Amino acid sequence: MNAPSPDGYTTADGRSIGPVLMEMKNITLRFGGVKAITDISFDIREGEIRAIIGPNGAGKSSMLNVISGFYVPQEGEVWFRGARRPAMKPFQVARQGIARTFQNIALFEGMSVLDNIMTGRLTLMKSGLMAQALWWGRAEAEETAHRAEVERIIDFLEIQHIRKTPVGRLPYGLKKRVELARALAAEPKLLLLDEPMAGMNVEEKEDMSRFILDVNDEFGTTIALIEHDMGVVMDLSDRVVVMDYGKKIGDGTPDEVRSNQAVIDAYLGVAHD
Ligand SMILES: Nc1ncnc2c1ncn2[C@@H]1O[C@H](COP(=O)(O)OP(=O)(O)OP(=O)(O)O)[C@@H](O)[C@H]1O
Repeated sequence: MNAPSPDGYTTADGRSIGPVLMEMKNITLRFGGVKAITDISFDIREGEIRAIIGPNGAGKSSMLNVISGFYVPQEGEVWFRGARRPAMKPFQVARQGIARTFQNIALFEGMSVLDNIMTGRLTLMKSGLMAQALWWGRAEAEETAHRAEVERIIDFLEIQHIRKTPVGRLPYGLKKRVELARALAAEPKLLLLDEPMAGMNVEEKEDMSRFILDVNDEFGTTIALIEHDMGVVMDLSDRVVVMDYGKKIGDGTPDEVRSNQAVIDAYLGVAHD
């Protein structure tokens, strides 16, 4: 990898990474007396796969929630696509092109896979029910276009065989893949994955890793993820932020992070599942 410049850098495997897409500047987040995040800064570049790691309670989910607008930090600035982001509701952040998956799967269990993925396109839909009633032709054309995009994602993630199946009947690994599909349906510029491999067996983890890499490669989606499985993180990520007790203790390529003594002490020396 060459050194990051304002325009980007080239990864060891020859991928071109672009300029900064999102920048967190001196973020501090408190819950009453608990400081979940203390003065953390880092950036995410266009086209990157960026990981946030750290022991339990380090503040990783809190950071993801700041990025997605669920939490507004007491101090610091969030910059996205070259502009400072004012305090926003999560749906406004989603409209700006940031989609996410959750640590505990958040799908509609009684609805089919297809309909669950369609809900991912809600932020992109222009015609509401009223428009459908008044101007049926246009609303129908829009619906057809949304369906076509959803079918493309279904093919891409190899879930054609379960498209009509209610999500509640699916095994865990497939539910996680449907959640990824729903997030992708929003055509995000930045995709946030909260422990995408949690609870998966080795084969499911391999599948999910491949899909994450393919999404990054084929859709050009920038990805930020939290993950406990260190092998997975180091294989997947271009750069890694390491948190401990709400502070940033490391930031760099997997190799740089692996050899950082503070990281070894805080995290790598401790067994994690
Ligand atoms: N809604 C909340 N209210 C109060 N304290 C919170 C809240 N959310 C997180 N915290 C506290 O903030 C700190 C960071 O928690 P966070 O969940 O962000 O860590 P994490 O690194 O994601 O942990 P894990 O790996 O266990 O998911 C912890 O001390 C946690 O107890």
